[in-house]
This record gives sequence, C-alpha cells and structure tokens, in this order.
Amino acid sequence: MLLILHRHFVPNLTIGAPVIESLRKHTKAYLDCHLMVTNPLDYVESFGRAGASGFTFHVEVSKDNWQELIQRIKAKGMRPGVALKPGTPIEEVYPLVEDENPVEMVLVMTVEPGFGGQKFMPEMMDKVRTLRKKYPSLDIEVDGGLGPSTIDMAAAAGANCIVAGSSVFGAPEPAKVISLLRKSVEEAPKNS
Ligand SMILES: O=C(CO)[C@@H](O)[C@H](O)COP(=O)(O)O
Repeated sequence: MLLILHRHFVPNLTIGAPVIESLRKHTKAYLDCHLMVTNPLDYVESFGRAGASGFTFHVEVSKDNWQELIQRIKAKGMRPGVALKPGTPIEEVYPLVEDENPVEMVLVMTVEPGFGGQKFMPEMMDKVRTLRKKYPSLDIEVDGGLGPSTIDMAAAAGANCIVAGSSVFGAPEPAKVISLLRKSVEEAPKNS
C-alpha cells in the first residue's frame, strides 16, 4: 500500500502520520510512504512511530543530509528510498545507492509530482533501464500514469514496484487491474 505526503515540495497536501497510525491498527500491510516535502528529516520520527514501513524522500531536497536521513530512517525500523523528479538526472541517486549505508529503493517519477491522473512519461524509462542494468537487485519503483496501457513498458525497462492510482481506483474491478499489473512485472523480459 502506498501512502503519500505532499507538502511544500508540491502544491498539494494529502495525508500524514495520523492516517498511517490509524491504518496500522487494522493492517500488517507494507505501508510505503513517499514524502514529497522539502524537509523529510522532520517527519522520520513521526512516520516511524506511526508504523510506516518504507520512507522515501526526494534527492532534490536532501543533497546535504541524505546520509543522516538514511541512518535515521533505518534506526526507526523503516526501509529508506530515494525519489527523483522527471528533470533530475539519474546520476544524482548513484551515491545514495552505492553508499556503505545505502537506500533500498529508487523511485523514478514518471509524472511531475503533485497530482494523480497525469500522463505517463515514457522517456523516463531510460532512467529505469540504466538503473536496472547497473543495480540488478535494486527495488525500482515507478509512479505516475501507470495502468494497463503503460505497465508493460515500465516492467520491461526493469521496474518492479508499481504505484497506480487512477487506473486502480477508477476501475470497475480494481482487483483485476492489480492482478494485471503484477503479472506484467512478474513476466516481463528485463532490459528489452
Ligand atoms: O501523486 C502522484 C504524483 O504526485 C501520482 O502519481 C499518484 O501517486 C499516482 O496517481 P496516478 O498517476 O496513477 O493517477
């Protein structure tokens, strides 16, 4: 399950730690939290306490403190991830993946962060392919415009974690869309 906190970094506010705390009382599901905020360090403590499983911060706002962020996220029992916006070069995440205390997931945004329902950017697949070739066992997530018509492209490029909003919640049978997305990832020929 993916939960998103938008604040400052993007012009939209969604959900925060209290929602995670409420959900955690009812589920053992992996709660994957993507914090589109300019000050992620300020949220590590509360998200950890609330029961978040993954904590993904943006590389664009963490140039000076990503090592401290990773260390604090892990200390709170969460998996650290780093996200990058469409305009950010993929090279910017390499140091975070190659550090002796690395992030455990890279999230390649396939839309400009901020709002659901946008059009998937196929040109972001170059970033996914590059990452998959360089780091064969890394978790690579894609977010934005994923659904039945775009999943095969993302899966073939090497993405293995899929964020899908509109295509699932807007479907008459959401479970069928989820199965289709999962099947595509499981069966994809990598790096085609
Ligand atoms: O929130 C964002 C981007 O900030 C969205 O990308 C959602 O996370 C996914 O929504 P869809 O694109 O699947 O509607």
